[in-house]
Amino acid sequence: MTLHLDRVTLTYPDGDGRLTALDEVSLTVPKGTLTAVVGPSGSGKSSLLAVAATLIAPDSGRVVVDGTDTAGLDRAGLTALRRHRIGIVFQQPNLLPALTAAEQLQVMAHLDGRSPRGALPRALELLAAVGLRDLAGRRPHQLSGGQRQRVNIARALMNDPTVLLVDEPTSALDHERGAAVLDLLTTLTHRRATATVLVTHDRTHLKAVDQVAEVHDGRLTVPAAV
Ligand SMILES: Nc1ncnc2c1ncn2[C@@H]1O[C@H](COP(=O)(O)OP(=O)(O)OP(=O)(O)O)[C@@H](O)[C@H]1O
Repeated sequence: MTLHLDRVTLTYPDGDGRLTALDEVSLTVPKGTLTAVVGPSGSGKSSLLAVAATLIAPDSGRVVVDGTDTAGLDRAGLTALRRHRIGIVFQQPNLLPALTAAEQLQVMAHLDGRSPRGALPRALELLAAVGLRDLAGRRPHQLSGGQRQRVNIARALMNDPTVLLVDEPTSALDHERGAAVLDLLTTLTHRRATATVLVTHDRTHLKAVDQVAEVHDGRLTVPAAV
């Protein structure tokens, strides 16, 4: 099992009390499979992603990434885990305006203390994998919304993560482009053997995913195969 949440509970301060955002949530995402997490606004989807990304520690329960129980890691250990094992695709691409598509990816190597020049072949290979090899020299303003989202996905794969966490990747795209991005995520998940979690409001593209988990009021219903 590559990503495992075991009875994870997360609360936030709420006036004098606490609001339970995740209530004993358990979820297993095996390598090479894609799980969609669906649910209404405010149900806890982003909280689930943040806990899986180790950006927020749960009040109780375990988050296990690639066999490592994250509770046992200090701050440096968590940073290393996030950098090497976890790829995160945020809803907004957050690309740096001055950099080309290839450079957006090379920055990831630079942040990891490696040479950006040495990382160029991998950056180009990943841009090819998302169908953008010919646009590697373009800056964000020269790309469409769907193309920027593809750069975002390629960037998340730069350090070869075992867990890929994706937040609402299709929300800014029309139906056709949304379907194409979901197809791409499915292909990359299978080819690169990532354990992928995709948070989405949009149930129209769910046919291709391996499991669908539903969240309501912080509770996750047992995933059903589709
Ligand atoms: N930092 C915070 N402090 C307090 N309450 C929060 C915080 N973040 C989220 N919440 C609350 O926790 C609950 C779950 O929020 P979460 O963002 O995980 O839902 P969501 O399913 O991702 O919603 P959406 O689909 O609208 O993005 C909501 O009731 C929300 O108001």
